[in-house]
Amino acid sequence: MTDTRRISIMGSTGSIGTSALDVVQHANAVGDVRFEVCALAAGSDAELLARQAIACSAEIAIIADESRLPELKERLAGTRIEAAAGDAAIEEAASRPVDRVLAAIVGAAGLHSTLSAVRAGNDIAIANKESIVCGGRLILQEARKAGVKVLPVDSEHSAIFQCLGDGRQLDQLTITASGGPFRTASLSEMRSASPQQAAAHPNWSMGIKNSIDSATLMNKALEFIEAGFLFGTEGERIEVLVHPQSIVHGMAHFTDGSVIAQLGAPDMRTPISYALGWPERIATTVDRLDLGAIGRLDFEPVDAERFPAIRLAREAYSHGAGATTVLNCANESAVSAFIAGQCGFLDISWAVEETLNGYFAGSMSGMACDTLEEIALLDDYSRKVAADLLEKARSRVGG
Ligand SMILES: NC(=O)C1=CN([C@@H]2O[C@H](COP(=O)(O)OP(=O)(O)OC[C@H]3O[C@@H](n4cnc5c(N)ncnc54)[C@H](OP(=O)(O)O)[C@@H]3O)[C@@H](O)[C@H]2O)C=CC1
Ligand SMILES: CC(=O)[C@@H](O)[C@H](O)COP(=O)(O)O
Ligand SMILES: [Mn+2]
Repeated sequence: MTDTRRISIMGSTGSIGTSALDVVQHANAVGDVRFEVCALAAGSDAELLARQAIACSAEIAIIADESRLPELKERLAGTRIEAAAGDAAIEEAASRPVDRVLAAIVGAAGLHSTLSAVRAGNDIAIANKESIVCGGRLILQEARKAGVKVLPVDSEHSAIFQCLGDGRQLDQLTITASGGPFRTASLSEMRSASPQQAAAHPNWSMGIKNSIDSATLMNKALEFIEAGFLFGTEGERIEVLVHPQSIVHGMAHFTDGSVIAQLGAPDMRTPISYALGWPERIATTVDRLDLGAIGRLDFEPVDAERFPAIRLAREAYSHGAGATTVLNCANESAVSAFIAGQCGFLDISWAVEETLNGYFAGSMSGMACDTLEEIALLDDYSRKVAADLLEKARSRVGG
């Protein structure tokens, strides 16, 4: 008998969203698991959103940018697909009953819809790591209350989830980092790197924000915190290891000395299919791993001087949920400035560190961050502080 799953995809027009729709289309074609799509949501790309909604016969398509609603409506005219716009409409759509909501909006902007889905009792396949880094405590608390599962999509966390078994006798977790495009670059090369160079990931095809985070290793910093929240692990028991081939995605170390690793081609369709299909596995068209052809798998420690992000993540995570929110939102602000040509590549981690130091020394330090109000307060504060720091640095050098 075919297992039918009803899903919604928040962030359907992005890298994760389009890979997810590919997984869905293939699964429906081969009949492993049948997916029915309830809601698709996007930021501003009304054209792609409408095409996707028509292709998968979604029930509703929602665009965050309200000015694009007329275009969305026009493109969906003559279909039975509902069109809506705005953040509140996305939250409402995320709460419609489904078996799984794929949270694939980029940035802390995804937090509200994820929370809305959880509160409505929908299981979550979570790609949107920033919402966990900012609102991990709140999301997991609400998930426990509502009895919903939070299934990891991020490749490293999916790997660990696949390796954990019942989680007993766990000693340590490892998340791997490709090292990004500047793994072997000098500090002076990194100082003058352009957004285009920073976004050129050696192994993965991803949205620009995640790609630039990979280049600073801030992606791994966010993932370190994400692993801490998702698996309830202390920072001391999470290792970050550079692995340039991106074949081993994560490992679980057990007290008897066994280490279980998950391997796969660097293609997000595998972890997406695992989270959407769990506890079943769904067939995908991902390239089969040929270790003979790959030949070798290398591992090396993180260079803390060129990549301070991991140290910052350890400090923030040990300080508490407020600090992880500050780290994330300062980073979002600095990455936007870097993409806009308003700061240099190394300024991203510098601005995050300075914003964190200001927070540690200030009156908001130690905030629990288990309400949306507190998260919003720190989100706003950190973005402003990081943007001001970068603005001042720019005017000092006359840029
Ligand atoms: N790409 C990857 O391989 C991986 C990504 N992730 C995480 O998954 C998330 C998505 O990443 P990725 O797919 O690369 O990102 P993309 O930038 O490719 O896509 C982002 C998606 O979010 C939508 N969006 C942006 N802002 C808003 C908003 N305010 N409200 C509603 N929708 C919005 C975009 O819509 P529009 O197209 O209209 O702008 C798009 O659908 C991120 O949190 C990332 O860290 C995790 C692991 C791997
Ligand atoms: C695909 C995925 O999960 C990304 O988050 C990946 O981890 C990025 O590669 P880096 O290891 O370079 O950060
Ligand atoms: Mn990842």
